[in-house]
Parts: sequence; structure tokens; C-alpha cells
Amino acid sequence: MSHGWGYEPTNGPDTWAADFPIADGNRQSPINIIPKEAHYDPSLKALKISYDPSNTKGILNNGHSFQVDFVDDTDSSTLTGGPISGVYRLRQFHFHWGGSDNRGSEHTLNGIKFPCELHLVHWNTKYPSFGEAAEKPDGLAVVGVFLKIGAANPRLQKVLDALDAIKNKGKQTTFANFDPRTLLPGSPDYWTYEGSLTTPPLLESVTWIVLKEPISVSPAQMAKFRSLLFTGDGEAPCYMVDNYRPPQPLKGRLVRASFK
Ligand SMILES: CCc1c(F)c(F)c(S(N)(=O)=O)c(F)c1F
Ligand SMILES: [Zn+2]
Repeated sequence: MSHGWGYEPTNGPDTWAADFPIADGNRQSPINIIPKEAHYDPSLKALKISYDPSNTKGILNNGHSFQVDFVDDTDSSTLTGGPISGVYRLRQFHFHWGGSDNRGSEHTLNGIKFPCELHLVHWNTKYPSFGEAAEKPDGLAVVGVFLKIGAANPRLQKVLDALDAIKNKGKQTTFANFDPRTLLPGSPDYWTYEGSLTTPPLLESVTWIVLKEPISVSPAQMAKFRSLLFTGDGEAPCYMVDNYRPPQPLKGRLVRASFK
């Protein structure tokens, strides 16, 4: 692929298998979650999330989304419990969103798309680095949170206020002392399944933990997401919207629920 993967008709999700054949693999993400077909597993533990805001490193427009990066050289921001064993360190969080409020999330619920989805990416400290972990079947754990249209979310606003400084691909700016826990809903209930990165290289290394309760986002806040550009400074501008992969075949996988 000459011009790199993206979300346009010429380089979007339907073209990724050419350069990343695992796109047609047996544990691809995202998926459509059908709550009635999920299996309640009483052995699933509560998620234990402990983040240190001082680990916040910065915010970057990576040309596909924007991400908030964290210092991950110690166990100060971690995910444990839930469906995972051991200690996973927070690496970054990012979002996927649509060009209008009827689409944007990667996971869907009974076929319903949300306008936006938050992903908090963690890696298994049994491996020496994020890069190594990303290549292992139990290497990553991503917590997914749906955003639904409602009242403005003041905690989200702190992140959105930084976007003016990273409008173009490759731009980054300082972003400090942010606690991603403030973006999580009140309910601890989740679905979990074995899947993959939802962007190339689509590695099948992710234990997905999708929270049942959405958080709110206002229409004005969604417009902020949509003000970013896929394109670099000096290129013909293309708004960063519809940066989501559609649901992939379940291929016999079990989706477990932490709640009845
Ligand atoms: C390679 C960095 C990276 C991503 F770019 C990404 F999109 C995701 S995702 N959407 O599956 O949460 C990751 F988990 C991840 F680690
Ligand atoms: Zn993602």
C-alpha cells in the first residue's frame, strides 16, 4: 500500500488485509456485543484500576486519532483484576469517533453504534516492553468506554481543550496531571473477550474489557473531536472523522459478562 493505512475509501478497513493479512484472523476486533448472548461468569473479578496523574506525558495527533501518553517505566499506573492475571501498565488512551452522532464507536451493542469510544491501552508487565507485549496473545488489555450524547462532560473537556494545539498530524503538546479514572463511568460492569488491536498492525494480543455504562459527551464536545485533521501541516486538510473499524466476525469466541 503506497500511502499508508487510514480510514478513507482507498486505504480504509476493507483494504487493510492486503498489507496486514491478520485482518482476516480468528480473533479480530472490534465486535458487535449482544448482551443476551454474553455468558455471565461469576469467577470474573472486579477491575482494579490505579492511575497516578503525574505519569501523564503529553498529547499527540498521530494521524489516525489523538492519544494521551503516560510514563510506563514503573508500576504506578496499573490495571489488575478483572479477566486478566498479573499487572498491566497504562500506556496511552485515545478515542474513535464519527462524522455525525449516529456512528463512531468501534464496538457496537445489539448493532447500535455510539458517537465515540474511549480506549485505555495497558500492557502486561510479564513482558519487558509495550512493543514485546503487543506481539503476545496475553500482552495487552484495553478498557473500552462508550460515549453517548448528553450533558457536557467536564472531565472530558480538559482533554478537548488541548486539541487546538494538535490540529494536524504529528503535532504534540504538553499535557500533565490528568487522571484517566475521571473518564470512567460509575458502574464496574463489563463484557470481556479475546481480540486484537483495531488498527494496523491488528495484532491479536488484546484482552478487551468493554464497560457496560457509557459516559456522556455533548454535541459541542463532539464537534471538538471533529475539528482535528488527519492531515499534516501544509497538506490539503481532511477532517479526522469516522476513524473507526466496523465490527469483525466473532468466529466462535465467547463474550463473558461480569454481571447478570
Ligand atoms: C499500536 C498502538 C495501539 C493502537 F494504535 C490502537 F488503535 C489500539 S486499539 N484501537 O486496539 O485500542 C491499541 F490497543 C494500541 F496499542
Ligand atoms: Zn482504539
